[in-house]
Order: sequence, then C-alpha cells, then structure tokens
Amino acid sequence: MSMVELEDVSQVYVNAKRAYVALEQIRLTVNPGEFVSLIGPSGCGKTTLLSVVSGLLPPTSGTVRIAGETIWKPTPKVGYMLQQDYLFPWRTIRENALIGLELLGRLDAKSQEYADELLSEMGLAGHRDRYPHQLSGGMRQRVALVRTLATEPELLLLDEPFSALDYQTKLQLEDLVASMLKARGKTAILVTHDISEAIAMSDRIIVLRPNPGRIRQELEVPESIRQALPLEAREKEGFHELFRQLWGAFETEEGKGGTDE
Ligand SMILES: Nc1ncnc2c1ncn2[C@@H]1O[C@H](COP(=O)(O)OP(=O)(O)OP(=O)(O)O)[C@@H](O)[C@H]1O
Repeated sequence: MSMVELEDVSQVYVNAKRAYVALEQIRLTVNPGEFVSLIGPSGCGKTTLLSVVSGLLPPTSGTVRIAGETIWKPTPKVGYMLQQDYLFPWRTIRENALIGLELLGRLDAKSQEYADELLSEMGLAGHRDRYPHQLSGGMRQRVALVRTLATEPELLLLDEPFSALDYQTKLQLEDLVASMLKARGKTAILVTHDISEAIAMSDRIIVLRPNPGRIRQELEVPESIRQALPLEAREKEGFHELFRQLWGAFETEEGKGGTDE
C-alpha cells in the first residue's frame, strides 16, 4: 500500500481580483520508507502541496489518501516540520518535545521514555531542562524534529527545515535527520530550494512548475547516492550530472517567467 496517494488534486485560490490555479491535476504516489523532495521555482505550489497532504488544506478537487485512508483534516499519521521551530519560550526543551503527545492525549511513561530516547539521539540529553533561547538555531531545529517524531507519525512533511541555518549546521542536520528517518523506516516529503540538498537526501525528486502548478519532471536518484548520508552523497559519481539536469529544469521555468499559459 502506498503511504501517500494524490489523485487529480487541484487547488485554486480565489480572491476579489483573480482565481489562481496553484495545483492542477496532481497525481503523485509516495511509497512507505521513501524520501521524496519537491523542488521548483518560487510560487510553483510546493507549500500548497504539503498543506494538502497534511490535511490542513482540503483540496479544491481530487483525493488525498494517507496509508490508504482518504483524509479531510489533519491526522496524527502525519508530522509537519517547518523552517521556523515554533518552540514555546516558556517551556523547557523536554516540555517542548512532549507537547505533541500532550495535545494528542498520549502522554504516558512509555511515550515520555521514547521522547527522551529521541532527545538523546539528537545530542540534546544534557539540554533537556534548558529553555529555547539558551540553544542555537540548529539545536532548536533538532528539538522541533524530536517533537515531531515523538508522536510517531508515519509520514513526515518537511517544509524547508534547514533553510534558516548556517551552511555547516545545515549539512550536519541533514545527516542527522536522514539517518534518524532511515533507521525508523519513515516516509518523508521535503520542500527545498536547495537542489543539492534535494539530491543528497532523496530517493526521488519531483520538479514542479508554476501557473498552473503541475509536475514537470520526476527523477530517481541513483542508488550509489541514495546509499550515502547527505554529506558524503555530494561526493558520489552522478551527483553533479543530476544537479545540472535539475538546474536546467529550473532555468527553463525561470526563463519562461512562469507565465507561459
Ligand atoms: N492563501 C492564498 N491565497 C491566494 N493565493 C495563494 C495563497 N497561498 C498561496 N497562494 C499563491 O499560490 C501560489 C503557490 O504558492 P506556494 O506558497 O504553494 O508556492 P511555493 O512553491 O511554496 O513558493 P515558495 O517557493 O516561494 O515558498 C503562489 O502564486 C502564491 O502566491
């Protein structure tokens, strides 16, 4: 069974001046354990697509199925991680990590133990009683990831979670996130503007194009790159070739100014 199935999903935003087709007839399947990245020029509908998959935004038309079940609203099967960590400043790191469990009414000894395990794996065990302002941006994003994973979602939606970090922190966190997700067999969809990040982290890359938002191209990442963790993946044969190919797809769209129809 697929983890994600989008069947002819369209999303039209209507305001007083115009109707804008942010997604048009999107068909997409993501398999369990697969890591898929969505890339494409600004405004091509990446965030809209994630919002639809999360259940936060019911599509104008079409069907969204998560693990075989049609969804109309957010489900605990899906965890969402954003560019900003949105930690509560008045709660400790551990209390922040537990908030998803609290909201779902699933806070018990076992779930707390699991959250503590995740904090340790993320190198945060010694920081459990500190507050968010005492941590670096990279550490805060790690807390956000623990908070997301603590509720054991089957699917993770990652909306540019590394883009506000400095380059070195971003590379370290990519490795940490990739290995944690792989070890737990999680399925993930990543939105990014960074082509090399998409190649280094993914099994498959989907390039969207704007106006109307459609899938322009789908590319499988070669096995040798997929086997490696993101930092090492950047050194693998075929990486630069794939980068050039994806860069070309971007250029074509930007050249058209995204308004060719
Ligand atoms: N609530 C809304 N009302 C009207 N138009 C919207 C709304 N949300 C998004 N849009 C429009 O839909 C299009 C797709 O937006 P979306 O944020 O999904 O794109 P994106 O690919 O994630 O962009 P970026 O890379 O800049 O984050 C854009 O043209 C945007 O202006």
